[in-house]
Amino acid sequence: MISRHAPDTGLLEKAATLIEALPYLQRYEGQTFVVKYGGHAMGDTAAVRDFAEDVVLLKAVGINPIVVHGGGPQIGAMLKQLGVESRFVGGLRVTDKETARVAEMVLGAINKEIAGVVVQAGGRAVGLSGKDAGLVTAEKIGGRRDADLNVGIERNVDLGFVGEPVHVDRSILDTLSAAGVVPIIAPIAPGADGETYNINADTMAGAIAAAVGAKRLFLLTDVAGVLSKDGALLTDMTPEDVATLKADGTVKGGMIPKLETCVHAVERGVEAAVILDGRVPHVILVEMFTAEGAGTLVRRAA
Ligand SMILES: Nc1ncnc2c1ncn2[C@@H]1O[C@H](COP(=O)(O)OP(=O)(O)O)[C@@H](O)[C@H]1O
Ligand SMILES: CC(=O)N[C@@H](CCC(=O)OP(=O)(O)O)C(=O)O
Repeated sequence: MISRHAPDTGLLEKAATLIEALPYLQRYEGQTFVVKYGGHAMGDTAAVRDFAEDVVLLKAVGINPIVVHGGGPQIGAMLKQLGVESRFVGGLRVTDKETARVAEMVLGAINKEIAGVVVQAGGRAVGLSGKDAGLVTAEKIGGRRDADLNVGIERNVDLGFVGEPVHVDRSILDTLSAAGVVPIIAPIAPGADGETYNINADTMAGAIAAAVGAKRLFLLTDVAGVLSKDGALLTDMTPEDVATLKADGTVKGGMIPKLETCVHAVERGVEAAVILDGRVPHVILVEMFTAEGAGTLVRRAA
């Protein structure tokens, strides 16, 4: 005879968590989510595995995740090892030929590592850069104003081989997603001039998200989200709020291209872009499947 006992409260809580996720699972089924995994968010092996598990879970519940990764700190470390000097202007790495070569090499290694960990977590993944299957064509971006703090003057800096995506051919992404494969994309792309361009990974993710009509763009970094001047987390922002925070100097450095990407993405049809703390285990699931969410969400004013 089989006897049934009332399940303990721990099990009931697990069931409640799943039920809380149900409306989100229904709402997002069949949608595409672009997840940008920043170099600062890639912690130890366990953190990368947690991230990969989230990606595999998204795919398992009928969502199509596309991963775009960074690797800024890792590129910086390799350049240092090679004795190549590097600097950032407005959150973008000034990139000469040698730097572009090193960036492509380091990002290529990270690309394969992420694809491998997703496969280990039970998913199927293929690593690409903008060069594969004509995925992304880039164009050199214009110079940037650089404030020389020592002498208090601004000058226009040529960033070298730093590009921005001008064309995305989504067909390879559609083919992979339909075949149950998660695309993992490195932010490198060729120009029509045949040169190799280094692209800020946030910018790359935003362009991909807009091209595929993603429902959500997640940008995983190493802060809780956008912080106000007194360190409080700003949970909801509109493009107008972003303009204000840029103008008054609240957002600086790498947060500038990140927020510009969010604004571009929501203006080009992405429903919402969210800046998340990639150091928090399973932060993607917390954001997507709980009523509270996490991080800073950017969307157009209602
Ligand atoms: N207002 C702000 N709120 C949060 N972070 C900010 C802000 N202004 C500047 N930052 C900086 O932006 C960084 C995130 O950008 P970045 O270093 O490029 O991250 P990633 O490598 O993940 O793309 C944070 O670590 C923080 O130092
Ligand atoms: C032009 C430019 O700045 N390219 C970036 C590409 C990698 C990147 O963006 O990585 P994170 O997301 O980890 O910062 C770089 O060279 O660092």
